[in-house]
Amino acid sequence: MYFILELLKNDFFVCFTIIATVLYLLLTKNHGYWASRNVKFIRPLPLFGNSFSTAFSIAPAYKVQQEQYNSLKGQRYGGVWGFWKPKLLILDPQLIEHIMIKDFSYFTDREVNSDVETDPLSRHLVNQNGNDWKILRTKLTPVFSSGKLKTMIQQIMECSDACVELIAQKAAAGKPLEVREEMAGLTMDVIGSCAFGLNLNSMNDPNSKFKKIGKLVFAPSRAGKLRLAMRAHFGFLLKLFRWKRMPSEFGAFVINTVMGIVKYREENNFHRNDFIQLMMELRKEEEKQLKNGNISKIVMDDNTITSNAFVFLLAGYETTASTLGYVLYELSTNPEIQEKVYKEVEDVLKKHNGEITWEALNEMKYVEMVITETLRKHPPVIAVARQSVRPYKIPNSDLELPEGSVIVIPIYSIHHDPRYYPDPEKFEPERFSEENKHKLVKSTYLPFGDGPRICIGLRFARMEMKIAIAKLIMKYKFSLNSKTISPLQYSEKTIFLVPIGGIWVDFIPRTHNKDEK
Ligand code: HEM
Repeated sequence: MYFILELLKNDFFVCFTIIATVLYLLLTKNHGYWASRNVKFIRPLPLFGNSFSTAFSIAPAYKVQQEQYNSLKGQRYGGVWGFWKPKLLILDPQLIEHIMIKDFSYFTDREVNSDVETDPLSRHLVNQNGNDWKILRTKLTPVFSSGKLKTMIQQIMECSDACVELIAQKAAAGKPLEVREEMAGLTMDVIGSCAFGLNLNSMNDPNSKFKKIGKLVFAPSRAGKLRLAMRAHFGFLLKLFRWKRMPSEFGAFVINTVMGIVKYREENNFHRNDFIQLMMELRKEEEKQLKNGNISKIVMDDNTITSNAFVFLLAGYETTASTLGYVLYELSTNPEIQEKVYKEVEDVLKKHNGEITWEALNEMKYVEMVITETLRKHPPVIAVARQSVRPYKIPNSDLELPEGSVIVIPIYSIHHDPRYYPDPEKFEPERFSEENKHKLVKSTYLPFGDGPRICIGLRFARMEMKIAIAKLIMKYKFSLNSKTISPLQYSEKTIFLVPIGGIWVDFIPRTHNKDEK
């Protein structure tokens, strides 16, 4: 003690050096992690690992991913650090297939950064892990079955009709429209209707509270992104400071809205074709089983119903809006593809008396290919992660991962790897045609993830997008307005692919489609 006091008195510089050295050693403690396992790695920074430029919005996340992917080329996997936590980036599609599908039992979990105790809206499918996730996923899977989705077509059509009408009013002024914003209005109304049974009319309401909630998560903001990174890597602070995913005011709004809907329906025996109704029916079934002694507790309690309605909103709103925005961008810049889409929709609708039905949607094969290629080129979620629940030996290697290891699948980079998609920047729906499908390499198409934890809403999203495209293309020709920065450049302020300056499209009314509905 005496020695330390003397040192402090006499030699500030020595003290500073000792403290700095101890700090440095602490902050770089993990930096030998991958080298000691013979894994090629991307050199990390003290404390920030390889997260500095994304956390502080210096470079777009997809670009950072591309740099890491390219410098690890030739490897099946490589080491990176999310702040101080070592993570394994997987480049080899066969290994991706192992992790996401074949050896899924080792990788059932996601790295979760919410605390179910302090955050009442966090008990949902995206956050749940282990057996809790399995039980919830099994219960919610039938909610997205073809039978249930079919019953929602009418609601989606009504929202799409309102969108077409609104675009007609706006386009009449001869001005271009920012399509991501327009499509965000549409997808929010669709999710409002199909998840909550509400007529949100957010396309007409710039102050829609639901839209504000969606934007809290997805809109570009440096602070928001830093908060996200902090949440992901300093989870213990969540508990300590009782941090919630969103301001309490919004949380209370979502809880009150959902609980109000549930109470009204229970009291008035009111039914509607939407996700809340389906979850209420699951609860009723559980209550029966509880009475009969077949189960010991209710899974679909108020908290679980609210959290999942909320996650359908978060997961289904921006992803779908963003994809529709990119579809309109690609169709505007590729007029021959646009014409082919128009012809297909026109032909299919003629066969079905102008009605958009489940069967008609299934016949729109080229529209499907266009959506598939859009999601390949512009995946809204650029990476997914898994966490091992027990030790795992990477097949055909000596690498043994301990329990709790985090695996990252770089979706964007795989989708843009010319070995799997030649000329990757070219928009080419034919890659996914019946004749060409067999050339695709397994586990290289991942916009919805893969395996048992694949996006539960993917068929809902595809149906919604097909309806919107069919409705819009029967009314308008799309042309890219010069206000759009093309080729697109992406914002560094968000982890999602958000084009700087937006996507501006001129909507030119078609004049020869009087028979269409
Ligand atoms: C174009 C639209 C969409 C895209 C690109 C997309 C993408 C994704 C991705 C990449 C995942 C992670 C999968 C994994 O880890 O393997 C995911 C999970 C999820 N998505 Fe989507 N999604 C979309 C639309 C939707 C919609 C419309 C809903 C609900 C209505 C939804 C609900 C969910 C849920 C609940 C999960 C978590 C599944 C689980 O962990 O079991 N998504 N999505």
